[in-house]
Amino acid sequence: MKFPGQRKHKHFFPVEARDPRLSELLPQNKPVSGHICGIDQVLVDIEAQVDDNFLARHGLSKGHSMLLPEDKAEALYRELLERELIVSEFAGGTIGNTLHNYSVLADDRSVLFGVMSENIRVGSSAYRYLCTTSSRVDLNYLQPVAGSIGQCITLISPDGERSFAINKGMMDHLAPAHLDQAQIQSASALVLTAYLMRCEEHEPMQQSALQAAEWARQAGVPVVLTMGTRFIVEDRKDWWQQFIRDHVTLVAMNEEEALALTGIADPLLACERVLEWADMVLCTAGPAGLYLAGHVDDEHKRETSRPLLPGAIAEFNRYEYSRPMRKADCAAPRKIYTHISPYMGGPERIKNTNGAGDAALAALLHDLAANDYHRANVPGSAKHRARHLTYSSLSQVSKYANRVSFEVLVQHSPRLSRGLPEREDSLEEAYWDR
Ligand SMILES: Nc1ncnc2c1ncn2[C@@H]1O[C@H](COP(=O)(O)OP(=O)(O)O)[C@@H](O)[C@H]1O
Ligand SMILES: Nc1nc2c(ncn2[C@@H]2O[C@H](COP(=O)(O)O)[C@@H](O)[C@H]2O)c(=O)[nH]1
Repeated sequence: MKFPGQRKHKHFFPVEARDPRLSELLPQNKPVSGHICGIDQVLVDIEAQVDDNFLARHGLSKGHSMLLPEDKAEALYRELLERELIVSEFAGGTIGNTLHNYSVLADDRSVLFGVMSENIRVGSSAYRYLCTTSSRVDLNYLQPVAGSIGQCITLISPDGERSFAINKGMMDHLAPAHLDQAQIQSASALVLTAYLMRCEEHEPMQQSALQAAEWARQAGVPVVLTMGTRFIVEDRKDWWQQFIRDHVTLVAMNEEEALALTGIADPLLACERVLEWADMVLCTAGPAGLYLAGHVDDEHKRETSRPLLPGAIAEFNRYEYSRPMRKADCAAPRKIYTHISPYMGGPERIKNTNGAGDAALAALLHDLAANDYHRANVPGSAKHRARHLTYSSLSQVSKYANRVSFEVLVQHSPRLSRGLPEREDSLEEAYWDR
C-alpha cells in the first residue's frame, strides 16, 4: 500500500519499518495487506466524436446512458466504423474504472466481480478490456460467459457533452454463485453502482449486488454506491433512498444525481439530506469542484484553520479538519462538510471529463483503505482511539480527490496510466502554485 496523496515526511506512517514493540502483538513480519472489492457490468468504452444530428438519427438522448437493442447498437457501431469516427477503445465501466484507479494510486489489490468472455479473440472488446486494466486489479473471480462483454459507445458532442449507448452483451449475467463471500467480508470497502439495478428481470446482476451488500453489512464492511446517471435515479427516487438507508455507508454522486435523489439543487443541502440516510457523501460539481460530507463524534471534532465559508449552511466547513466516522460510532454525531474548488482552477484544456467523478472516488477509497491498513498494522496508534472511516481529515481527502480528478481531465481515458507525480512532495505547498 502506497500512502494516499503526496505528503511531507512527517505524514508518512512507517508501517514497513515495523516497531519492534508490536512484534509480540503481530508476529508476522510482512505488513497485513488489504484490498477493496467491486461489482461491475464489465464493458469497454468505445469513444467517438459526433454531432447532435447523429444522436437524433439513432434515437439517443443527449447526456443519457441508454441501453440499446443489439441490432440498433450494431447499426450505430457500423456507421462509426465506416465513417472512421472511433477515437479509442478502452476498458470502462464506472466501477471497473474506480477499482483500476484505486489500484494505480494505492499500488494495491482490488477485486472485480463481473463477467468475462470465455473465448477471447485478439482485438475483441474482451481482449481490449484485459489489456487496459491494471495488473493490480484481481480478475481471477470473473465469471466466464459464452458471449461478449458490454460495449459502452461514448459519443462526444461538439460541446463536450457525453452520451452513452450501451450494447449490453452478457454484462448483466453475473450470478451470486460467482461472488466470493470471504473476499467481500475481508475488504476495506465494497463498491457498487446504481447501473447494476437496471438489468432485466431474468438477469441475476441485481440479485448479486444485493447479496454482496448483505455480506458486507454483516461483516461491517463499508458499502459504497455511485449513482451512475440522474436518469436511473429519477425513475425510482424513493426506492434509491430506501436502498441507501438499508445498505449504503458512502454515496458518491454528481450534482445532477444529487438533485435527482434528493430534489435539492444546492449540492451542500443535498449532501445534508443524504447524511440522514448514509454515513458519508462525495458530491462532485464539475467546474464548481467537489463537496465531502460526513459525521464526527463531537468529542473528536477538529476546527479548521482556513477561513469559514458562506453557503446554504453558514460556516459549513468549520469542522472540516475532522476525520469522518460512521454515525453509529458517534456518541454525539455532528455533521461535517468541506468544499474545494477544482485543483489549480481546473486544467487549461480539458481533454475528456469521462470518469472525473470516478477518479475522485478512487482517491477517497484509497484514503479509506489506508486507514484500515494502518489500523491493522499499527493497532495501538492514537489515530485509532476512535473508529474513523478515513485516515485523513475531510479537508485533506477533498484535496487529494480533486487532484486525482484533475489528472483524469488532462488525459483521454477515464483510467489513470500512472499514480500522481512523485515530485509533488506536498499537496499543501503545491496547491495554489501553477
Ligand atoms: N469544467 C471543469 N473545470 C474544472 N474542473 C472540473 C471540470 N469538470 C470537472 N472538474 C473536476 O472534476 C471533478 C469531477 O467532475 P464531475 O464532472 O462533477 O464528475 P462526473 O464525471 O461524475 O460528472 C470535479 O469535482 C472537479 O474537480
Ligand atoms: N457499469 C456501467 N458503467 C457505465 C454505464 N454507462 C456508462 N458507464 C461508464 O461510466 C464511465 C463514466 O463515468 P462518469 O462518472 O464520468 O459519468 C464511463 O467510463 C462508462 O464506461 C453503464 O450502464 N454501466
